[in-house]
Order: sequence, then C-alpha cells, then structure tokens
Amino acid sequence: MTTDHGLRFCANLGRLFGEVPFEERFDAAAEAGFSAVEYASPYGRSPVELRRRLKDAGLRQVLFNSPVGAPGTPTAAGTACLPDRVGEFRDGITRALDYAVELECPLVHLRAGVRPADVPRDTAFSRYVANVAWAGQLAAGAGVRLVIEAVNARDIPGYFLQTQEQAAGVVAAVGGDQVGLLFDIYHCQMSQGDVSTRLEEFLPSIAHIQVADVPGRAEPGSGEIAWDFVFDRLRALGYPGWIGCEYRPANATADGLGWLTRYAPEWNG
Ligand SMILES: O=C(O)C(=O)[C@@H](O)CO
Ligand SMILES: [Mg+2]
Repeated sequence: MTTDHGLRFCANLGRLFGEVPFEERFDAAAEAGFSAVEYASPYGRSPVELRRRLKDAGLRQVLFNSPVGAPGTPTAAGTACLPDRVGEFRDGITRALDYAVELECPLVHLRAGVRPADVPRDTAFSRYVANVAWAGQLAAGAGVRLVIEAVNARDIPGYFLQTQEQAAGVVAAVGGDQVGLLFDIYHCQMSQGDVSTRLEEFLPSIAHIQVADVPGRAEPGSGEIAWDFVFDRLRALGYPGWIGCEYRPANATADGLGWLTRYAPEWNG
C-alpha cells in the first residue's frame, strides 16, 4: 500500500494469510488493502500462473528469494558461500531471474548459505563475494537488483551473514548499484539492537526492509521494538523502498493488522 508519507508496506504471503491456501492469499492481501506482495519461494508454481494471480488481484511482486535446497540439507539456506556449489548457484540465479522478469519483480533476495565447518571463512568469503558480483552483473542485465540479508544466529545457526555490517561490507565490496541491503529489523534487533542508528548508517544501501517484533516474530507492537520511533525515522530519512510484513501473526492475519493504523496513519487498508 503506498502512503502519503512514502512508507509502503507489502504482505509476505509466506507468513501472512496462512488461514487460506497460498493460491487464495493474493486476493486476501488485496482485500486487506495491500497493493504489493513478497514471498520466499515462487518456484513451486509457473511464473505464468503467478503473474496471472498477481494481475487478477491487482498486486505487484516486489521481492522473492533465490532458490535454496531442501530443509535439513547443506544448501537449505542457499549456496552462495559454498565453494563446491558454483554451478548450482549459477543455475539458481538464472532461474530466479527468469521468474523476476516474468513477474516484473525488481528485487531478488540472494540467500547466502551456511558455511561448512571444513571451509575456512576467508575461502567462503572470497567465493561468496565472487558469486554475488557475478549474480549482480547478470541481474543488472535483466533489470533486476539483488539484495542480501543478515540473519540472526539463533534462527539459522552459522548463516553466512549475521550482522548488518557484514552485509553492508559485501555490498560495498561488490560496488556499483547491482546489490543492495535487505535490512530485516527483526534480525537486527535479535543480533545487535541499535536498529534506528543502523538504519540511518546503512540507508544509502538499503533497498528493502522487513519487519517483525522481538521476541516472537509477531506483529509490530507485540514486543520490545519502538515502532513509532522507527517508522518516524524512516519517514524523516525518506526511505523510498517497500517494507515487507514478514511476521507470524499472533492470531488471524486480518485481526492483527491494527498495527498499521497505529504506526502508519497514512495506511488506509
Ligand atoms: O527469514 C528471513 O528473515 C527472510 O527474509 C527469509 O527470506 C530467509 O532469509
Ligand atoms: Mg527477512
């Protein structure tokens, strides 16, 4: 939903509207007032079907993730930092960009992966930066921008990027505008805190934000984060991107959307 002050919120269909099957969540999000969606994986459905569902519901797709392996496998969080998976990584990016072009999706979240214990960090880092740079070039040619995200170590032990500084450092190392930062406020609070200072510090690199509260990863307002302060800072900083509602609703999704009215007076969903 676009707002007068520029804060735009999109529904994460992997987290919200779980009361209905995925195929019905597009209409559910539109009926709730969203004009854009994100979700982690489009790959179980054809891009043509997803494009139709977006169009029928009057929605835009603004983000999805690069492919990952099955849960519990070494590639369950991605392949980008794995020196022995370069072919799989490149095939995954190519597939993701095919979907992004068909869905007219501007951002793809490139999952970093978990470094194997027998791979030295500097070896994994060199491979990761080379993979991100390669993928960024390919994405730019398709009119797509990649984003990378720091994930807290409790949720994904060993995930390759765990702090905003690490992720921003890779964005700077790759250079140019091909790769941006996916700043997930939930993960920042879980790992580091000092959210509003980091949002301001890394704002030039931030291409997308995601929100959920701590503890519990539920609706903003259910935990310790001062969302009125955070959203006011984002308005003042003129953050132009989308804010992904990537939280686990405490109860029925529609019953829990009141936080948008509370913290985003411009929301008219
Ligand atoms: O878990 C999150 O936070 C995400 O944004 C997922 O897409 C996996 O990184
Ligand atoms: Mg996230």
